[in-house]
Amino acid sequence: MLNEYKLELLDVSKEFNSRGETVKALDEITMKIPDHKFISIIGPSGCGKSTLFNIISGLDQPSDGELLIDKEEASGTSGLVGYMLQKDLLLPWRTILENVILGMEIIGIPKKEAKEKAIPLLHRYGLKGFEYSYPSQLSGGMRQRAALLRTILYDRDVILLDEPFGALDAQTRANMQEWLLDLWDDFQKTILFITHDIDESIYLSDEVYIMTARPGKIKHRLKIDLERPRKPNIITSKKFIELKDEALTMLSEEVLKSQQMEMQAN
Ligand SMILES: Nc1ncnc2c1ncn2[C@@H]1O[C@H](COP(=O)(O)OP(=O)(O)OP(=O)(O)O)[C@@H](O)[C@H]1O
Repeated sequence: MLNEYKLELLDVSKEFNSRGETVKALDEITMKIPDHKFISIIGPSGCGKSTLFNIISGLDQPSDGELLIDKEEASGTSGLVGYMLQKDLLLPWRTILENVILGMEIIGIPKKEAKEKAIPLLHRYGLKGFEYSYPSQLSGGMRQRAALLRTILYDRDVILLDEPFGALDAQTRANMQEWLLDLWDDFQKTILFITHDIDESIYLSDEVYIMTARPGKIKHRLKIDLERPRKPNIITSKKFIELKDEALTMLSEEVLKSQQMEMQAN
């Protein structure tokens, strides 16, 4: 029987001990993610989104609860998912091609074979002519594309993207959203995507999880029943605006709480 869920977090909590104080970052997070879905996570600053990704990627361990990938316990096991941070982290001394094949090299694919696999993808995804350039010679959008291709070619079913477009200008960001949806469609991955941008989360996703102020809990799961393929003008549709309104109301309550907490701490 096919697994119902690719990824499950069951009552995952996380506490940090910092300078004698205990900080509860996550509080009983439960998420059940089916295969091949595009899921976004939004929440106020400091609500634990990156902590959640660190736990899913195995870089950190939950204090409590379970993480299952393909129904197998996966807490603390790294290498099971692809993880891309906001900063592209391309190695400046490697060409774009050499950067893109890094994930494949890590999983033991010979360099020549990795390059043969990567070159057509660089062509297809808008990096033709830049294979032998260095990261410093590329625009921010192109570097993010190279970093995303590297993550995809690491060839894990689940990909975590932590605010990959946060630093890009609005037009580049819109182009990158189209590009990412193409990539997701072609490679059939399960994507978890952190963003601070409500429009972006609705435009890209099948579901948007809204988190509370710290300690991060799941406040609401918003199902995005907009048809695919998504067209840019969908953001003016009645349905999109209703979804945005719902997300905005939920999120602004939590942003307010988070700001109040910050003021009390200062
Ligand atoms: N290693 C750590 N030790 C102590 N506290 C930590 C550690 N990592 C995170 N925290 C705390 O846990 C909380 C959640 O942090 P996290 O970075 O996961 O939030 P975030 O939602 O990703 O924030 P942002 O949106 O600003 O990136 C914060 O209060 C943070 O200070």
